[in-house]
Amino acid sequence: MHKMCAAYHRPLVFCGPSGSGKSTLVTRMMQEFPEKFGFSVSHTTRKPRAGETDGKHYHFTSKEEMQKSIDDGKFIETATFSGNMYGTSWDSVEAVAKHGKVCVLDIDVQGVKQIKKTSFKPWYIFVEPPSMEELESRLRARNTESEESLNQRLTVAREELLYGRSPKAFDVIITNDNLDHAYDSLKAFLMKYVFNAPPTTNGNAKDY
Ligand SMILES: Nc1ncnc2c1ncn2[C@@H]1O[C@H](COP(=O)(O)OP(=O)(O)OP(=O)(O)O)[C@@H](O)[C@H]1O
Repeated sequence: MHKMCAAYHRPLVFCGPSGSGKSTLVTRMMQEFPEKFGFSVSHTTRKPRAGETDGKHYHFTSKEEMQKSIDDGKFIETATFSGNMYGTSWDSVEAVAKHGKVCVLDIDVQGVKQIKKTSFKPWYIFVEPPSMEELESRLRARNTESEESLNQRLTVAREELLYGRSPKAFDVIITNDNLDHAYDSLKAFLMKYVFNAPPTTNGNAKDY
């Protein structure tokens, strides 16, 4: 079993349909509190893109190496997209904690379900759009998706919303209607559970 060996704050897992506004809210949070939060660096078997640095944007690895690490229990969650493996390792989360920062993760519903089977105990934050119509119009306005990808995202979004709203799935649900209101709700949660909570010290990932 994986052991954490110092005092750590519980990480934050942000989840929610594509286009619900996770990146927007997290970017704002990071800008307001740059010293408090840090992203963990994921692993991937995809090839680096121009401008991407190993160890900064991702830990680039091979399928064989990644599979071995998964078998050795080194990952909290993994996923495969377009034939490439992605994952969050225990070490990458611990690296953020060692800098005294609260680790921030952006994970899809499948990943959240995996994490819940481990001893990792983050805060689960679900970001939902005010409606499916609004989600579609924001995704269209973002202009990053083809029609096919947009429709796929909307289909997945319907299922994710069902899970997100199911009892006890998340510690808090932030409805991203008006951005300022959504950010205020996020901050209220952070103030209550993150900023005013002492780190735990018994060294077990189960309890931190
Ligand atoms: N409250 C809001 N009102 C209007 N537009 C918003 C609001 N929040 C976010 N947006 C816009 O909606 C789009 C989707 O937001 P964002 O990219 O943050 O979503 P995401 O959940 O991170 O998506 P993905 O999972 O695909 O990365 C962006 O263009 C963003 O500027």
